[in-house]
Amino acid sequence: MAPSAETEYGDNVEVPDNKSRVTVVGSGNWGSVAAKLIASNTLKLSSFHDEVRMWVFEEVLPSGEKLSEVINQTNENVKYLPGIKLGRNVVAVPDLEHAVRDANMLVFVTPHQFMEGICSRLVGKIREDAEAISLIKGMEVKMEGPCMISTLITEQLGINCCVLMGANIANEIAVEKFSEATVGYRENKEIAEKWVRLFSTAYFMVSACQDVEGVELCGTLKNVVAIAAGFVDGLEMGNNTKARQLFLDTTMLSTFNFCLHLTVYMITFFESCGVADLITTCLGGRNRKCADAFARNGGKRSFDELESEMLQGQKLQGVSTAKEVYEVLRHRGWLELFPLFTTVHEICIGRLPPTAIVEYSQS
Ligand SMILES: NC(=O)c1ccc[n+]([C@@H]2O[C@H](COP(=O)([O-])OP(=O)(O)OC[C@H]3O[C@@H](n4cnc5c(N)ncnc54)[C@H](O)[C@@H]3O)[C@@H](O)[C@H]2O)c1
Ligand SMILES: O=P(O)(O)OC[C@H](O)CO
Repeated sequence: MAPSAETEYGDNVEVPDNKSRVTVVGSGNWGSVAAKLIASNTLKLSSFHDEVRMWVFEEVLPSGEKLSEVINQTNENVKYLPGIKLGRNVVAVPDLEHAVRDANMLVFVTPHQFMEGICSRLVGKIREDAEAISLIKGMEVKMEGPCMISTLITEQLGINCCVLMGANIANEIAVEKFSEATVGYRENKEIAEKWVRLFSTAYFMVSACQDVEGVELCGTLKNVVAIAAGFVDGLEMGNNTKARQLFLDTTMLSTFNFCLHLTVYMITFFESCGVADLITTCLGGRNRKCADAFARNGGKRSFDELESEMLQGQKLQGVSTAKEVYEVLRHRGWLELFPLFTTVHEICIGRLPPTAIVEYSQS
């Protein structure tokens, strides 16, 4: 779909367009930071168009204004990333189809529970030569088993999909504190390197790793571990217990990955998407924070309630991921092999008290 231009005779001719166009699908806390990172680079890299479109799930603010209009007027996502300028070349677009129409590089970054619906709306609406990357930490569970979000994108939209995960608390990257990230790719290293160039800045160091499943599973499962860490904090069990829990859980992560029979490499755990993300999430993430509050309230206030009170529209991924992991384990008859994951889910749904998070490992 090359753009056309009018000649002096009034004919429309196709103008070869070798520059890539980027659209960010999602505009939450991390989505907005991703748009900021990318927009700072498209201005510098001649192989990209300057403009970065960002799809906004439209909502009306308490002021009565539409979020997308306010973003375009102020250059700030006043709801999900207040106080941070995104870059003038970020354009908020509330119409999903319009947002992706011309893009050949699609960055998916929404809470994982919305992706199935978003993908079905995009079928037949994107460029055939589009490449995708998912920054989404989460999975879907189908009858046949777990389905990672990158696989959902590839299967529904028929396009290649890399992933980018890492120790990346969005608010820290927004104010340009140094961090690292990992791009997971399948075969095409050139595409992975293009994504690396698009995201890398002096304060955001990105490297590529040929292990999509490993990178994505690390990013996804650590959210369940973060819930466990939050329970331990909320119960005031101390750092020794938390460290023990984390160690136990890291081992569990590897085991879980291994058992899924995916091509997951041990080396991936030493990238930013592995142990580093596990640590940062268990120290400063939203999943940890809400699980801490849940345990302090003795499990009497639901995660939904705490999420809406504490996160102002941002979404937790760990609670639903715990449920999805539980479904996979139950389907395969592995519940007893993974007591940590099982226990986290059972605490989240109120079947067990928060104290069960340490009791299971003492028995
Ligand atoms: N925030 C972080 O620090 C961070 C860092 C790394 C990875 N991630 C991952 O990135 C993904 C997106 O996280 P985020 O922080 O950008 O989002 P978020 O938690 O800020 O979620 C809010 C977003 O969800 C959108 N939304 C609400 N209802 C919707 C609907 N029905 N359909 C579509 N969208 C809807 C909102 O408009 C908003 O853009 C998650 O998988 C998360 O785990 C987040
Ligand atoms: O705030 P959380 O718990 O969603 O975690 C954020 C990031 O995934 C940390 O890398």
